[in-house]
Amino acid sequence: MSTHAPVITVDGPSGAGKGTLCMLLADKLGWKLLDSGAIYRVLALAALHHGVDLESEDALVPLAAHLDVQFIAEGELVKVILEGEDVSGELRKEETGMAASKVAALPRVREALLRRQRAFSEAPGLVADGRDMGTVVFPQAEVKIFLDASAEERANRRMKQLQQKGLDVNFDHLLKEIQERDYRDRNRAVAPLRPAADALVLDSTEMSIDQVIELALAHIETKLSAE
Ligand SMILES: Nc1ncnc2c1ncn2[C@@H]1O[C@H](COP(=O)(O)OP(=O)(O)O)[C@@H](O)[C@H]1O
Ligand SMILES: Nc1ccn([C@@H]2O[C@H](COP(=O)(O)OP(=O)(O)O)[C@@H](O)[C@H]2O)c(=O)n1
Repeated sequence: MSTHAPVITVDGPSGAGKGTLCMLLADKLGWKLLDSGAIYRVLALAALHHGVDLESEDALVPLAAHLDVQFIAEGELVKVILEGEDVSGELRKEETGMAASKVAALPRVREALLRRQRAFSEAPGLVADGRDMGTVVFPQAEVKIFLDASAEERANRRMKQLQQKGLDVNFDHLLKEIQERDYRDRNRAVAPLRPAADALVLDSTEMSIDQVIELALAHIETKLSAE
């Protein structure tokens, strides 16, 4: 018998602050965290490592179905092991995000990853970060948030984040990549990026991280106490 565990979904485009918010919520509530983007990123890396074409749905589906990956929590960080190899560094690169958005556009690839994502839902609850968490993967979620921000602000945030890691980045290049990824994510045939009808939409362009957290927590409290 399966027990029902509550789910909070946080969807939105790259750099909106989903990861930051989800990590904090999962920590505060003591709930599990699903970083669904990491699964698409791992699949893209597996394809690159095996020389599989990022547009070949027939070759990507079996790779997705048998993905040998482990997510190992180490304090604040998560170590990602793909086929025995630590890919944590490679995973976060912008080019991996770009490759992930290509494999993520393929309907049968998304289908092959659905069960793996739903399996993350367990007591006492799950915080799920992605693009289609509230619309497709967990449509019955108790709380749905869609976190947005202008493309310029998101590119700016990403630039600062990469600079803090000591990487040399170009704002215009980053903005172009973010716009390209947005376009692909919003216009694909299956599970396009869009807010669920019952999601709270937060535009964080002019908000600090603390303001976003405050609004999200107030919404969660209202929703969960009404259950
Ligand atoms: N409201 C905000 N204001 C300023 N910077 C933010 C805000 N939210 C997140 N950030 C910063 O922006 C960067 C990208 O955030 P992240 O949570 O990784 O976004 P996403 O998971 O949506 O791609 C991080 O360096 C994070 O600290
Ligand atoms: N639920 C999800 C999560 C990610 N993705 C895809 O995977 C890519 C990488 O996702 P991510 O969440 O790791 O990217 P960032 O927002 O961290 O830049 C996205 O651009 C999407 O194309 C998706 O299609 N569906």
